[in-house]
Amino acid sequence: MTKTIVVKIGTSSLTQPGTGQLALSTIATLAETLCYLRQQGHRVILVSSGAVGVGCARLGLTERPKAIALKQAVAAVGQGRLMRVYDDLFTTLQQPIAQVLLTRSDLVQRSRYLNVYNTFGELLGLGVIPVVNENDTVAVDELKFGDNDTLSALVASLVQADWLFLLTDVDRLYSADPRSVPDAQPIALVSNMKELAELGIQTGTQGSQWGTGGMVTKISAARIAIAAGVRTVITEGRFPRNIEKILQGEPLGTHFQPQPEPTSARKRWIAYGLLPAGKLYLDAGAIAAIAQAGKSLLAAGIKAVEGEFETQEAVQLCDSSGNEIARGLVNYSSDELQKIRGCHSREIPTILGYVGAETVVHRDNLVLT
Ligand SMILES: Nc1ncnc2c1ncn2[C@@H]1O[C@H](COP(=O)(O)OP(=O)(O)O)[C@@H](O)[C@H]1O
Ligand SMILES: N[C@@H](CCC(=O)OP(=O)(O)O)C(=O)O
Repeated sequence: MTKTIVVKIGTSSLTQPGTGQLALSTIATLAETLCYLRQQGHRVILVSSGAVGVGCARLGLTERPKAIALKQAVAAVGQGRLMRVYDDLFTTLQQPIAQVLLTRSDLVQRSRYLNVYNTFGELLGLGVIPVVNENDTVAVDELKFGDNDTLSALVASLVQADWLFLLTDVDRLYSADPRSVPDAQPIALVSNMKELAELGIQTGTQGSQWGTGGMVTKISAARIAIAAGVRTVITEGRFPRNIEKILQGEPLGTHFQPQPEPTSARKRWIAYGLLPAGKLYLDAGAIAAIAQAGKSLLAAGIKAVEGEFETQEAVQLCDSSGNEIARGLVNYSSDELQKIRGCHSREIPTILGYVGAETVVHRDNLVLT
């Protein structure tokens, strides 16, 4: 049966540790593997990091730049090199590819989100393998995905993929970073995110020398993907053929089981596509109402408002310590909410001088995170 498969490969797998030069044999095997999947009739998307790493190697820089403008310049050098290598390899195998560079704003704005969706649909329909990366050269800080793990999960969610493979330089997730904790325990299956929280995995915050987010970003990517019904696997990039083996049922890598009832596309866009513009701090009653009873958020349950936002922008709904419980689209601006927070809905017309919506966030526009 035709499956949609998104494969994300990180800088740590695409480049040689130390020199930062391209790991050509890995990339060639990856190209062969993806072509094999295409021949099996599957729809395949590759999310490839490496623009910054390859740009550094090309320019003789010995470490990943931190200054944003330099990083953007280096990515512009590396992205072209990277695509050249991919195109040579895939062309040798008679497989057309396409470059798709995205920024977060492409997914924030609904019309652009649908445009991206349509483009992927056409490319996959044409039998092309899209090669996706963040458009590092134009993305400004607040509109960056920041890491390609998140980008790959959003792409997998957008195209309603069956599988997301996160290829990295470790063979799977461990109870702690195996580089610093040699007896860390391997984890084969994560049935749900609650179970993962109970395992108390230590992830550190650092990636490898050239990578960005380490395991933290892979786990949050898995959370986004499984909510969209995408089975997610963390496995080793040095052996791309493992993808075929995993699809045949071999127990390799760490598997994250998809949620049985995926969240709708619109709610996924609210939860993960949009950038929240503020925070609403809720009391215990409001938290129970939205989290357990599936109700809308009313002004009465809001204790504090943070940030400046307009009507219909996305906000985080938090407990009193600031832990996010849900996200949603607000029916009132931050200025209005400062006036009506803690008030009963029937008082709103008197306070604001006009009749507004009964709810602050309607349950149709509210997603538990
Ligand atoms: N609990 C953990 N299990 C496995 N690896 C971990 C863990 N915590 C941190 N890591 C580190 O994450 C690194 C992979 O992240 P990163 O370098 O960002 O990869 P990539 O470039 O593939 O995105 C591994 O090299 C490993 O040292
Ligand atoms: N867009 C950046 C990749 C950022 C990133 O997430 O890198 P990695 O942790 O290696 O997957 C680049 O192409 O260098």
